[in-house]
Amino acid sequence: MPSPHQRATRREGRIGDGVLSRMTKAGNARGCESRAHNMRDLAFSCPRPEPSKPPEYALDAVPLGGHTELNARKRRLRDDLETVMEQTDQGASSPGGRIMVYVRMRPMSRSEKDAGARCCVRVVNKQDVYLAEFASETDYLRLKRLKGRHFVFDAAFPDAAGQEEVYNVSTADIVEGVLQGRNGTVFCYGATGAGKTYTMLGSTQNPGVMVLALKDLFAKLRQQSREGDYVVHLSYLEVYNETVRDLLSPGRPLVLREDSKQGTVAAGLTHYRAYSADEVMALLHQGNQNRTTEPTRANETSSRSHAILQVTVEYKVQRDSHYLRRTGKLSLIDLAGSERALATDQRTIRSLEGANINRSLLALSSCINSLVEGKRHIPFRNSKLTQLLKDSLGGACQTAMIANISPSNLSFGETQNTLHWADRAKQIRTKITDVNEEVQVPESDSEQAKLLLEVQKENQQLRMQIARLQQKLLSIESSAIMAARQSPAAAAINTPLCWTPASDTKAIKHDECRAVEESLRKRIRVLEKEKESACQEMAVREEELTSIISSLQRGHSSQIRNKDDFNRMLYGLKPKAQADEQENGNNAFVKRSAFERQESSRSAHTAAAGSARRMTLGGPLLSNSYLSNAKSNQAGVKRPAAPSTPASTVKTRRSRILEAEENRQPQMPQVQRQNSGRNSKIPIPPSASTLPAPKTPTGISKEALKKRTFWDITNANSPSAPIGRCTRSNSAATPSMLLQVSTSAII
Ligand SMILES: Nc1ncnc2c1ncn2[C@@H]1O[C@H](COP(=O)(O)OP(=O)(O)OP(=O)(O)O)[C@@H](O)[C@H]1O
Repeated sequence: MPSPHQRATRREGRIGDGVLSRMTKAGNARGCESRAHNMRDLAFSCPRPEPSKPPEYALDAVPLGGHTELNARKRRLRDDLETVMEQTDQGASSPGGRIMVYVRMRPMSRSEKDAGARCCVRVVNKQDVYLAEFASETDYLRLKRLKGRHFVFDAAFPDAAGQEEVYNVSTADIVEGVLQGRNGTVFCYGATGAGKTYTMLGSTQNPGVMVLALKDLFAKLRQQSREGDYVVHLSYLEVYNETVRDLLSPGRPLVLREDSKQGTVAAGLTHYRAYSADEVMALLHQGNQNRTTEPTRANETSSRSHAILQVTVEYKVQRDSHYLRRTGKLSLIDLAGSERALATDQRTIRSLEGANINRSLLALSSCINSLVEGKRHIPFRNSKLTQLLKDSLGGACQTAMIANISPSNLSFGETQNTLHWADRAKQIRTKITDVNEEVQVPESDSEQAKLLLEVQKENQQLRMQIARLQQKLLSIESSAIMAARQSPAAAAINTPLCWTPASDTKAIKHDECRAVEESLRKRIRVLEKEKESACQEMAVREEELTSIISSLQRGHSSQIRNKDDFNRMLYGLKPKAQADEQENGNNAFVKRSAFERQESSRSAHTAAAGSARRMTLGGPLLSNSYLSNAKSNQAGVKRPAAPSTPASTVKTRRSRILEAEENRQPQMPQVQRQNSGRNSKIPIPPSASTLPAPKTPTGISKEALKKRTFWDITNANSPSAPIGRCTRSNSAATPSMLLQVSTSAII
């Protein structure tokens, strides 16, 4: 017995034959114009000829003369057309070639009967649907006369048709295709209350296509594949008021995304793994509970949303010596029904829902139109529904459309509309579906055991690696905590060392690290400031020290000069009798002076070196006592000297020497002492004219004494060489010379 599908194909074949016979009859009588018209009709479903290579039967190429030649060309043309028709029939019957369209008429409802409605639809031969406003069941002749209201579908189910029959005819092949590794879609289309939900879901006693398909799927999976070799995933969503919602775990609206492999997918949609048909039924029931249904005047349980159930099947089957891994997806869609605005009794939410439903169905209609007309651009993005149906309508998919209609003449307009779009949808061609199938290399027992060992070994290594990484992480975390605790900024944090969840611990560590970093930065800033201020202070101190050293040197030079003057005055006034003694004394004085100069120069050097060393080391600079001593020395103020400082030592010695000198010069006039200025201990020699001629005890005259040179004096009594690099020359060495030598030695 031929299947409805084959019957539909034959029916189309008959239509094709009719066209062909009409064309044959046309022949020469109608001429070229008539043939051109028929050719255009056929070109709708036939591949167009290449423009660069016109076929032989192209009208421009047909010569007007020659009856025999014309007949031969006609024969060839007929052969070509028959070939094309055969190809078309094959295309219609091949899976994925075009959308299969079925019509199901529901029984007249009690309310319709009560309203006095009459049947306006007649289903004949399980394929033909006749629509008449007042059609009588027995008035076949009248029905046939109703032109334009006769539709032919792949199958048409009368009101008496049961759920099983509908499933077997419309969906069973698609489920088989899914098990072969293809994608399949079945969707119900029609006006509100036409019986879509009944067809898809049914009732407990009469389960619908969804339930029967899932039962069939699991039964066939068990037949074809071993237990555990297949995986079934289930998702169930609805499109309500242009928002996509998950029916298995309701929550926020989902966003549709384009995926290169899976097509249009709802991001975040729950995919449940189902192990049995009963489990699937439970999930389906749960999803339907969440679905938006409201009572309207047209239908007490009207679906206000489009519901899409998707079942993905992955399974492994053995074929001879190898395995095949197949993946298929079945989409079962229950659309919301189109409705007239006045059909609903509520004007607020219901009318908004109705408007959205109509809008999305209109978008579906325009997509069907574009697909039928072969347009390049199909407006799938006009609504969420068409986005989700993109693969089913225009992709590599076996698709079946079940158009639900009401028999009532009260719904004549809706029924006519549904039949019109169903008729259009027949012409939609989908892509030939590729089988999602992978051939797997056969696995022997020994190979499987080897593989198992390898996997176990890899698992062991991975576990060890994880343990190592965890240990490393713990040590890093603990060091971070310790660092954070030691830092001053972390004192405020004071994190307890107790176990916290991984995310919390990470957050705490992060905070601690940041606190440590911040405190270190602060410390660096403080140190830099300290460094800058220390450098400035050092520069100031250096300047001070330089000025002190230079003033000390000046003071020292002036002291030496004073001493020189004093010496000259001394030698110029002493009598000859005391010269020897004076010489000795002079020698001693010279020695003392040299020693004193040495001491003072050493002290100056020591002070300079000390200050330089202190400056170099960056430690505390010269102590205040030292500086004050140096300043007082410079000012000539005698202060109690610290025994440890070299300057005070020099001062003490110097003062002792000067005191001794002063004691030895009682004859120095008091005036001179008073005029000595700040160096009161060092007498300033008066000029020769102002001073009285001194009396020498030995009676040596002043001139005679003057004739004696300094060299004679020093050389006579002192065996030691004079300080400095002084050699005897023709000219006599004077104390000023000695002073110059000793000064150069100091400097
Ligand atoms: N083939 C059928 N046999 C028996 N009763 C049916 C059949 N089809 C539909 N019905 C009944 O008709 C009523 C409306 O059907 P259904 O709810 O399926 O319509 P619908 O097209 O889904 O409407 P809506 O689009 O508003 O959801 C229901 O009470 C249902 O039981």
